[in-house]
Amino acid sequence: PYVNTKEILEKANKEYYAVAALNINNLEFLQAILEAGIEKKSPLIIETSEGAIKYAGTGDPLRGAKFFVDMVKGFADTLDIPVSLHLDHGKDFKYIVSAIKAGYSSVMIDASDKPFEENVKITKEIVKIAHSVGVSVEAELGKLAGIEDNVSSAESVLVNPDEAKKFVEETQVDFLAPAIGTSHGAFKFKGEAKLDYDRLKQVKELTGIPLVLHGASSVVEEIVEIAEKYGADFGGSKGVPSEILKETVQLGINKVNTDTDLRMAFVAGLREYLHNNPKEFDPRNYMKKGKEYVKKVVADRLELLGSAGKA
Ligand SMILES: O=C(COP(=O)(O)O)N(O)CCCOP(=O)(O)O
Ligand SMILES: [Zn+2]
Repeated sequence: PYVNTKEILEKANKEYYAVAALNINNLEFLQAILEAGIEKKSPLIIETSEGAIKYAGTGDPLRGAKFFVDMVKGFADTLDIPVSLHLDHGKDFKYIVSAIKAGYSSVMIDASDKPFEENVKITKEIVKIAHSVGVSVEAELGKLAGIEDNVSSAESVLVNPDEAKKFVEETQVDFLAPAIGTSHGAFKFKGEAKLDYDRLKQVKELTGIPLVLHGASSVVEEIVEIAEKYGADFGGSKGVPSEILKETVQLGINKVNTDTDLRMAFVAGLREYLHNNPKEFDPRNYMKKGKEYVKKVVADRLELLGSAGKA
């Protein structure tokens, strides 16, 4: 069924596992993700950035938001696993309100690039609107480094746990994304992968609410190998290793944002299929391999995060 993200995350918080929040921009990634969730009997959070809504709605926020609600709700209402739809990195008021109006389960207000007091003020505004119609809210404290279209910041500023406690009390957000050293995209670490576990532990103790890890893709080795075999150049790519991801779940992360791993899996399958089937031009065929690899990456992640069997 189509449910509220808060319901999914409160259960995860109580039982100390995490739920994958999987970014989509089209039908094919949704199909692959849902197949993995059904196979693993796992709750799923489907999420779209403002860029995805712009892409699907060809520039009209409400048209794009409605497109995703109709598609995701249409599938979810026929399934036994709980599925929610979340607006990822909401920054533009028009997009946030369009998502709420269209029927999204939850929205992120990302004012993490603003000074603390301003982040509080903006977040309180969105919480008031969203909560008035039963929509839950995510916010971010601290800054992610790294770049991914329209989601980037120059330096990575880690979360201040005391600020996090104050922020949650003043804003009443439902879940919080503390910056602990990750970044968006496929090039997260120059040297050794390292996250600030102490800060994460303190934020959990001080707030007690479901926590979100952004920039949580692992950059899966087998996928990189396949993609590069068929012409991709992913040199220098490095994500969050599985054992580090597992540690963050033990320390209180309950929502794990994953986009890059899905993108790399899809393009690896697409390259492989097109290389091996030069005569093919039916999109229902040539996207099969890409969907297969997305499904595999998602299924493995659901096991890793401990949400498999929790539907
Ligand atoms: O945290 C993540 C993804 O992290 P990842 O890159 O490690 O998968 N996200 O919020 C996804 C951000 C996607 O934004 P856009 O559609 O504008 O490119
Ligand atoms: Zn993010």
